[in-house]
Amino acid sequence: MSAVDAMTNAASSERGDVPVLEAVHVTKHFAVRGSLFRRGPRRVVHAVDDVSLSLHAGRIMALVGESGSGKSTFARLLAQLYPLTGGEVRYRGTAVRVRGGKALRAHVSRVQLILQDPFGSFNPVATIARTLSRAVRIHHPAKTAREQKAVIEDLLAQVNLRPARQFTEKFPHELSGGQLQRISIARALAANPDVFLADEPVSSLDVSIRLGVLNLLRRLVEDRGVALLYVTHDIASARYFAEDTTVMYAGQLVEAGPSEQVTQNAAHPYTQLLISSAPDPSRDDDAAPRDIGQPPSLIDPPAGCRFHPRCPFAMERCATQAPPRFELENGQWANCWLYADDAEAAEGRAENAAVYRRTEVRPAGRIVRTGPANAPTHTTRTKGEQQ
Ligand SMILES: Nc1ncnc2c1ncn2[C@@H]1O[C@H](COP(=O)(O)OP(=O)(O)OP(=O)(O)O)[C@@H](O)[C@H]1O
Repeated sequence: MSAVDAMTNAASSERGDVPVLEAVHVTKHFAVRGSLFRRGPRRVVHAVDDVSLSLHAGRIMALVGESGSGKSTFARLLAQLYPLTGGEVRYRGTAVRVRGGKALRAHVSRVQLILQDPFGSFNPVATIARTLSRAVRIHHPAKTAREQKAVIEDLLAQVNLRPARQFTEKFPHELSGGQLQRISIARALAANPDVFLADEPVSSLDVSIRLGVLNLLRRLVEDRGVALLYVTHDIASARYFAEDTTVMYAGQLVEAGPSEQVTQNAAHPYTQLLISSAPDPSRDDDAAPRDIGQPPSLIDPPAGCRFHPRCPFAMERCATQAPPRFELENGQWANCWLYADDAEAAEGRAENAAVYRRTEVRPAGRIVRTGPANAPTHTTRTKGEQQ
């Protein structure tokens, strides 16, 4: 058993439960189009590299990162929509190997994906009743037509769309984005899943209705005990919505821990950058957007720490050696050489603490600066292995 597996298992047994869904060293490389006929080595996009993460019943885990960091690909790997290049997905401790047919149907009914754009995930010429009946027929084939109708009414009630008849005969374009996202959640509920993978579930919605949809998801997690992966680029929403937050950069995880800890005392310079660049209407300098640099090419990612070309605190080793996982306080960890136990790293940490202004992350992306950081305390042990 690797050190990461040992830590994951230790965390689970501390909580006294086996994860409902687990990624263990999951990797996905996409072949670059045309590279089949090129001379030289086959080129691939390193969309997800060696990612391990656990989802637990009744808990929300946020997966945060910039566009292109691999979040959606990772969610789809958990849903088994793509074959893995490496690693394993486990459902209640057992490896899932799905190649279509019955096994895929079983996995899909346990693990439901909710997508960002509800309009894109509905047949525009089918009424809501028709779309929902299809889902109900698949997952409740033994029920009579009358029973299936009752299931549809119950599903709509669960997502607060009452009375059902106001919605069932409508077409997708006749509903608002928020109503349609609720219906896509109802459709996912038809399968009676254990896990929701919500990929940016509110980012295409009006700011005013986002909170309602997030509250609905939270209630479903609490009432039904499902595990939820909340994929988002909005780190501010992670603090209020998710118990735990994991940060992804260029296909790899860089930091994780309780959301309060990760958002209020970010350890990795990338997480700090995400927080500093979150929109803040009260900040004067928001008028002139800062240049925060670009994520690297995932075809040829940087050696060492993938963030080092953008990192103001990069040391020499960051360009050549991938940082291991360093355990910090309160369940937080970071893959960053700043937390190594040596004089150069201590100097880097002191500089980071002086430069990085501690932030108060507020809902709806509001960030309030509250003064210099207390750099996260580091422990001298390196747990886990290189990512
Ligand atoms: N089917 C595919 N074939 C080739 N490359 C892909 C494929 N899907 C994703 N990628 C690449 O994988 C990388 C990660 O993409 P992904 O969509 O997972 O990131 P993301 O963090 O979800 O971004 P966004 O928030 O914009 O959706 C990107 O470089 C993307 O171009």
